[in-house]
Amino acid sequence: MELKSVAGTLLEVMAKNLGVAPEEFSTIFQDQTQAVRFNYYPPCPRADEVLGLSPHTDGSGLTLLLQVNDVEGLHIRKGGNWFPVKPLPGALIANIGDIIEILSNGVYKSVEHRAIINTKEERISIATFHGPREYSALIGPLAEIMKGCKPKYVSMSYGEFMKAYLSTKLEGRRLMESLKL
Ligand SMILES: O=C(O)CCC(=O)C(=O)O
Ligand SMILES: [Fe+2]
Repeated sequence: MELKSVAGTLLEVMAKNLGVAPEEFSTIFQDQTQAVRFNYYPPCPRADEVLGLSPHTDGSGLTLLLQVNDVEGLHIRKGGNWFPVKPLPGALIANIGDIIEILSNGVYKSVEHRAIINTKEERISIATFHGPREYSALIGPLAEIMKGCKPKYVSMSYGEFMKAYLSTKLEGRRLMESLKL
């Protein structure tokens, strides 16, 4: 419940930043769906030969992630390089998801990330994924953001997007690239 309200506030701020009426986002995200994933990564002596979670972007609007114990493992990709995200006790990481990238016509980018394994220590993370309330919600670049520019992504219902997301292997930005016009 509290995470929902944190996500709601962040979405409001993003709407403001994008110069769209807060209602544009709130009609899509009010009473958002919220999914939770608990990730457990056991230690592995040959950690360099395995991956915890393959490179991917989240199919959410916004993801809030807690690195539960202080073991490093989350990497984000920027300009072709991977950067570790150090755990800060009690801090939430806010990751932009694919839905916001599409709605913002690419102004906000969904971040590609992966999780690696530690040789000696287990690692635990909890992710909450905040998405539109209705599967029928139309997900496409918002007219107010494009201001006469061309849409960069196809529009589809949230349900259609999730079907495509769940049937695509976790493979970096592959799905998002396929949705570009
Ligand atoms: O374990 C992590 O830090 C990343 C988890 C993640 O990306 C996910 O659950 O989608
Ligand atoms: Fe993720």
